[in-house]
Amino acid sequence: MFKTDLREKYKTLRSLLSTDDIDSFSINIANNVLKLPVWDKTYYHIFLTIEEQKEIDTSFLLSILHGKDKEVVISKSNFNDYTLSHYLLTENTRLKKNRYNIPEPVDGLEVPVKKIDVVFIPLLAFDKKGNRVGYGKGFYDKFLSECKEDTVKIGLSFFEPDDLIEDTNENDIQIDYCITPENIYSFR
Ligand SMILES: Nc1nc2c(c(=O)[nH]1)N(C=O)[C@@H](CNc1ccc(C(=O)N[C@@H](CCC(=O)O)C(=O)O)cc1)CN2
Ligand SMILES: Nc1ncnc2c1ncn2[C@@H]1O[C@H](COP(=O)(O)OP(=O)(O)OP(=O)(O)O)[C@@H](O)[C@H]1O
Repeated sequence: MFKTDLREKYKTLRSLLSTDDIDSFSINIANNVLKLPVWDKTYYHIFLTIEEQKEIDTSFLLSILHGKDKEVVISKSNFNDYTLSHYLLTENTRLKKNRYNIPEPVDGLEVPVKKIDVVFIPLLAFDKKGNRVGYGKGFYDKFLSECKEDTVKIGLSFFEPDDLIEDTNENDIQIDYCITPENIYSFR
């Protein structure tokens, strides 16, 4: 399928999820992340949930990262050029929702992109080869292209993979793993 159709398909599937589905799927995803061989790193980038879009609730994963004493990094989105800037999430970080309902840090310590070891990526869809589809603004394509060569890219998805994203291009960066409530996919 093409990216445009995949976005429609998975936005619709997501809209049908109940709050209970979102909770239990998000907990299963967090528990599956624990089984990945990625726990020897320092800086973990995570996305903060857009509840209004019925995204994965990353608070469970966040608790795991805090429990393991990891440095947690979150982003501010610039919708003029579709770039992200990255900040350390600490107990003092004040968060405010932007106009897309993404919770963002108000201020804080900026983290250079090259420090980030692991990135958890919000997906609308992925395929059996490790290609991904997001909202189509290129935020993550740009962000991932700036990361270190060995940064581990982990997609999180409520749904299982589609067969093939047909219209991938040279900017698309594949994910190394994808976690769903039921499965762990490795594309490395
Ligand atoms: N939690 C979270 N944070 C994230 C992302 C994400 O997908 N999830 N992003 C991942 O890239 C970036 C933000 N990208 C976004 C792009 C579009 C919309 C959005 O609300 N789009 C509307 C309207 C689209 C339009 O009018 O064109 C929509 O899809 O309904 C939100 C976030 C960075 N931070
Ligand atoms: N490294 C990059 N530098 C500049 N522009 C880029 C880069 N990567 C992708 N883009 C631009 O971003 C736009 C969106 O790309 P694409 O359709 O692949 O969306 P996507 O992968 O779903 O988006 P996202 O990265 O936001 O999840 C395209 O117009 C593309 O030209």
